Amino acid sequence: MAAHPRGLTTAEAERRRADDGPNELPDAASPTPVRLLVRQLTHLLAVLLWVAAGLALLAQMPSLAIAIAVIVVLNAVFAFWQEYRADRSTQRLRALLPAGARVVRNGAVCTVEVRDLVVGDLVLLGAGDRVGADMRVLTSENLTLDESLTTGESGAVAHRAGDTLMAGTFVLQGEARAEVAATGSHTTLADISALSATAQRPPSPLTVQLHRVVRVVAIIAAGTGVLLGSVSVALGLPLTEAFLFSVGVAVALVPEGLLPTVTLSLARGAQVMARRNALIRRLDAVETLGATTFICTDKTGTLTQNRMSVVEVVVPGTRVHVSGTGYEPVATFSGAEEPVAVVAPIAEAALTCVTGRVVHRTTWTVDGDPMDAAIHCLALRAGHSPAAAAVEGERRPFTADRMISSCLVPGRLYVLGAPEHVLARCAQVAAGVEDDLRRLTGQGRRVLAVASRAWTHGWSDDIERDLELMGLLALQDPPRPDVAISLRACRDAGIGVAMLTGDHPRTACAIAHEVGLMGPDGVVIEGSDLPRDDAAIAALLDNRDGAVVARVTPADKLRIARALRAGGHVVAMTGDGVNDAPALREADVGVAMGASGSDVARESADLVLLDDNFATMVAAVELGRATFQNVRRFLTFHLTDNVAELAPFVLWALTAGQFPLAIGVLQVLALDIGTDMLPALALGTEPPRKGIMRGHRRRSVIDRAVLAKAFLVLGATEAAASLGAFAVVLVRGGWSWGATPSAALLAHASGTAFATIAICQMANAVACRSTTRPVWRLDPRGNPLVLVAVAAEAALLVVFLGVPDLAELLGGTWPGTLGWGLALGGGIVLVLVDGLAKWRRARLGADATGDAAPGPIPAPR
Ligand SMILES: Nc1ncnc2c1ncn2[C@@H]1O[C@H](COP(=O)(O)OP(=O)(O)OP(=O)(O)O)[C@@H](O)[C@H]1O
Repeated sequence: MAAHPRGLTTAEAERRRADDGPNELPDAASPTPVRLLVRQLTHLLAVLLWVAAGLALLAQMPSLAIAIAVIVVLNAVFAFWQEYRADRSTQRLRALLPAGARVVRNGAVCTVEVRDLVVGDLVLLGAGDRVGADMRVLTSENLTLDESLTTGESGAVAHRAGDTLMAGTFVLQGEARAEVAATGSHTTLADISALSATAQRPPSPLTVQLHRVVRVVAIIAAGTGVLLGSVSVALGLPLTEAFLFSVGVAVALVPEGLLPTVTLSLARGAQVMARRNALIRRLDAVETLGATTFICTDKTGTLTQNRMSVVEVVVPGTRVHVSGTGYEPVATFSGAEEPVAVVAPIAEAALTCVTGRVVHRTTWTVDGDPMDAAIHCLALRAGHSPAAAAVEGERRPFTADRMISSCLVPGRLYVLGAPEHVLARCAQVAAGVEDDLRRLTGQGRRVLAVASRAWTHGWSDDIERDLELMGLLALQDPPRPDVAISLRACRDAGIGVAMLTGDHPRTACAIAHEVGLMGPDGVVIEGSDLPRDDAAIAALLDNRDGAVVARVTPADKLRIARALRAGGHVVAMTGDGVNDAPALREADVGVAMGASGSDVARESADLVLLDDNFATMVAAVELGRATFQNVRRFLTFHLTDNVAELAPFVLWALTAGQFPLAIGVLQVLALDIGTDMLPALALGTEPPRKGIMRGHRRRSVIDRAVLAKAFLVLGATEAAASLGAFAVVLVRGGWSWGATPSAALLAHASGTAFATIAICQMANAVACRSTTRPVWRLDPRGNPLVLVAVAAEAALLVVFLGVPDLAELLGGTWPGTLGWGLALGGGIVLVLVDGLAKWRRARLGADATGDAAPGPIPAPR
């Protein structure tokens, strides 16, 4: 059944959609919530704890066994909840990705969501489009597809009328009309993805890094556990208890909650970004974005508004200025005696070569490319009838390698394109054209040349020569107003920016100056003149005064991304075209345009800018930095605790039991669950700082600064404070070195040590809010969640120590006045030590993370 040229009616399409369901792939086998929860209950560490609980049961200690089991379950539920939420929010973000298909319905072209395609729909395909369902080609022009996603074969595959296109492939070149043959689970893609559902994505660099950290800590913890277990056996502890002891120590020391907390924090970052029109497609790109040190951006639409209009027409010897707002049909032509007579033929000629059209005049709504619409608008202003049917002619669409588009109408060939490429195909060029070209490009105009020749035969490869130049069209595209501020922010942040554009070098240079991308000593180079050597490319572009690469090809972009990365940069690169996909994948963060980009680019990107705006990308970098800092904040917080928890065991082992064990395994677990989790989450919501874009950024989440602060400064202080408080209570109770304290005295002192660590962690939670400001200079309203978390911690502490049965089970009783005084003193000491460390670092100028006064980042307009 051949498709009707008017397409389906809306009613018919709706009926078919109701019958067949939406055009969606059956849900990929993402793990069910139950599966996720089971995974959290059965990972290695959890299994170790289960074994410990089992041993406790065998050793006739049922309350201990239950306590351990409760802790494992609590921990697992918590981790599951975080992972589940992160997963859900990523799914929601994915649903925001624009996915439209151009179809003919009721005789008119319209864009529908891909999920609304139905069998029998008449679809229009162009370069860069994703094929949204299996479809049969009705008519095609130069149609080639990238089928690598479905067949695994790279390279372009040509298709013609009668062929079937598979859902999931991309149009590389050419145009086609096709009829949908199968949708949703009936497509070939559905079979393939059912096969590949088990194949998992490789883990991201951040995940790898964090897993390494957790593994190293786990190995240290296990080692310590074994060592302490052996020591306790040597000291005469029964074997089961010793084993329990070592497993407990090992598990207590491992930061189990770390990975899910990081994931959730990244998901939060991604959500905030989505609200600012920046859509993240891979969670860890949030972190990478924050680490960006070089941005390669294109020009049209990103730095400029993509609202093009023809402002001057030059026909050899005559210049006509065009003024008028938007796509309004009324315009003033000036500069020639009969300007309309000058403009009309060249506008009509150019119009034959392009397909985009003005849809709505006052809102700048276009169907297709805004540049095409500008030409359409010019023709309308020069008298072209809005109702005129499309010219019957054979078109050769624009490609980046030829830089021209052409159209053969009966008796005549028209060519439109980049001036140097059109002029090179002209038989002769009138004097003065080059001067006009120089003048117009110098003003930042995009210039197109229009030429033609008489031709009565059909197409052959070499007919676009011996042309006669009709004239030049100069297009204006105003810069986006908020770009200048964002570029300044990049400069402050030490982020390099280069403009990579297909436009003329002088046009690009003028715009770069206008938006403030380039200073007086900036570099301008054409893609074909780039040095051969990668290191030389990186050195050339890494220019403080900005860089412009004009007449750039997708292959140049790929080389630039590679060269900058080899030069040590973390590169964000924008791309919108069909051939930009490799460069987007090569860059650390590929950025595609949501409004104007092609489907191919979007599917290869890590970040999609829904509003195509450069300022949005810079805002995303700021948010990335903020998220990164928050991850570091709660890492510092988490690791500090571990030192304080480990120290009593080490001291006990080193003194061969002469110094009693200050806290027990269950207390450690209670601290981990009770005190660590909530503040860590709250720290993940710390709002970004005003100065966050100032200064360079470190590249690793865990580095020496984090480790030194957590282990040597805060951790050591906390350990000393709790052990000190423990010793004071013991000594005041009559204990002397080497003696065994009474059970009541030990429980009392242990309760004090426990309270000291918990209170120190409360102070630590507040201290970790900033890397530069001491606690007393932080605005408590800056992050109320931290206060809530601290209050919750305090309440839990009172429960742990105040409920007699629980206190007895954990091994520490209510501290009393002296104990509480010592615990509070510990918290104050931690705040002072933290303040001193920050003051010292500020004096040494070691940290330039810009962690200054809190304040929101201005959202791009
Ligand atoms: N449809 C077309 N027909 C003819 N010539 C075109 C067409 N589109 C673009 N050109 C010419 O090719 C040049 C490069 O255009 P292209 O679209 O590749 O640039 P780009 O890389 O998208 O630019 P930008 O960085 O500004 O987004 C333009 O300056 C113009 O002279």
